[in-house]
Amino acid sequence: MEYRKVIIVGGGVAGLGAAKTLGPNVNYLLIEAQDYLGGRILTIDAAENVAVDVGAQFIHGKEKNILYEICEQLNCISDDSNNIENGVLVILSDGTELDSEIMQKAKLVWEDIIQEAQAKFGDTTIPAHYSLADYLQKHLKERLLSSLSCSDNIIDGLIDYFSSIELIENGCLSLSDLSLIEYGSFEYLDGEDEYEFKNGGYRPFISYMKSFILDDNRIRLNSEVIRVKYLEDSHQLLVHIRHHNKTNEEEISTILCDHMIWTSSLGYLKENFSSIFSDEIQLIEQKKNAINNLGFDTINKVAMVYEKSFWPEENHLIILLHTQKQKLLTLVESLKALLNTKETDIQTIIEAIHMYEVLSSTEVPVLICWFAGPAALLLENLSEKVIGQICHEVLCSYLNISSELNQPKHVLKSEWYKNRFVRGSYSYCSTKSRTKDREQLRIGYAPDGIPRIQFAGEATNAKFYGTVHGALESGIREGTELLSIINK
Ligand SMILES: Cc1cc2nc3c(=O)[nH]c(=O)nc-3n(C[C@H](O)[C@H](O)[C@H](O)COP(=O)(O)OP(=O)(O)OC[C@H]3O[C@@H](n4cnc5c(N)ncnc54)[C@H](O)[C@@H]3O)c2cc1C
Repeated sequence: MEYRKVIIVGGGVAGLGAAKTLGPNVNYLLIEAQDYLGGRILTIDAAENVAVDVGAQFIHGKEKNILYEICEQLNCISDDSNNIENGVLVILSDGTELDSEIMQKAKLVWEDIIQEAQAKFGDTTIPAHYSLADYLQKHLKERLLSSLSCSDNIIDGLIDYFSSIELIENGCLSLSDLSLIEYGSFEYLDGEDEYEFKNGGYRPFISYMKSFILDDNRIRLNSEVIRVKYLEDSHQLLVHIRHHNKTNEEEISTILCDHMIWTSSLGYLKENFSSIFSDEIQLIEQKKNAINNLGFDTINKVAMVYEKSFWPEENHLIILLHTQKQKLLTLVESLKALLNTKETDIQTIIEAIHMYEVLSSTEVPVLICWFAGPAALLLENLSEKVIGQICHEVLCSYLNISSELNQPKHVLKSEWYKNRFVRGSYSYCSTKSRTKDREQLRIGYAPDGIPRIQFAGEATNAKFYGTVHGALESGIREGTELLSIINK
């Protein structure tokens, strides 16, 4: 039977970080269920010279950010990143522009409230079930009303917009799922909040990480680890692998190893953990609460590639505030006739459209819409043509220009929930979870006193969960620990 000292499960950034750390002298095999390396980092060519990151897109923070350091060396970070605050256009339902001063003030109010919510981290006087939504409901509207002199409709539109950004940032289905006490557990690194990439997106970073795996025999793609059993006699792990080949035929193989670093997403663990480790009752007991309690839902993106831009040149972000219910209803009516799609689906999607981001990394005009909440799941069942058309028509209607002249040339959408090796976007602290759940998820399984199965991946990082740098750090962390065990 094939033998390896170490098996790394998952070729996302955590798995690649672990492989780089173990280095060429350790006999490891990296097993990846899909046909590419990168996992939730996936760069797709939407058109010629247009690379779109359908998963992770930004680098969050600079100081002490190992991801930033690598990408800076690779010279793949865009110089425009610092301009992220400029060129924002905010349009209301009647097509008028919101005064930028009002938007600035609203943003300051929002940021203050968010900081106050973050400061509640660990406050044991707050009931455990209290969510960010509870906190916002109590404070946000009142504070916006007292700081801004504008109509109730605009205030409601602003609340909708800020809430949707928060849903996207946290990857949760509803802000009622987001724990208030744990909300401040995520640590922001100094520097800009979001650094963008040059054209090519995350691709150079993934190539760089892969370059440390010198030998292709150390990577097995299209191979899913389906069962792991600890053998008491030999202190080894018996690993069952299902290989998917192009003809859709399945083949099962087994490998023995001494150690394993497991890096799959929390979404995958929620669905498969108890069957993969069904022989390891102790391990299941150790982790089942953490896996159940931590949150993992879906966000998705739609990218639209155009022949030429039709939005104001100087704007890189167009925000829509849905200030008139009637406008939404009219849009739903006209799209229903055009698209032959369920009215309620169209409405859910339109209500979730709050911004169009101009992709700065390419000369070709590309708009990106981010979706969270129920709309993110719903769009996975719509065709690219339909979802692209909805996004396009809504923008044209708000800009008050003809939608026919400037149809998108290509539309691309992500489907992170349908991907059964991921099942969502990234982890968050739900009202059922506590920070210690991440520690519980991380802790290694040591049936003979020596850690045999270690756990990495973004969800195991208590400070930087939900990010690429958090995932990378977790892989390096487990790789380093394993090296010290092997070298003892
Ligand atoms: C839409 C979206 C936008 C995002 N935006 C950002 C952003 O702008 N900035 C940021 O920092 N982060 C962002 N993230 C989060 C970031 O992408 C993730 O935190 C990070 O990539 C997770 O890496 P990972 O290695 O932990 O997990 P993954 O990337 O999920 O890697 C795990 C790998 O394991 C494989 N696998 C699973 N089960 C098995 C098995 N049984 N056998 C073999 N292989 C298996 C999977 O196929 C996968 O490739 C975003 C994510 C999404 C989905």
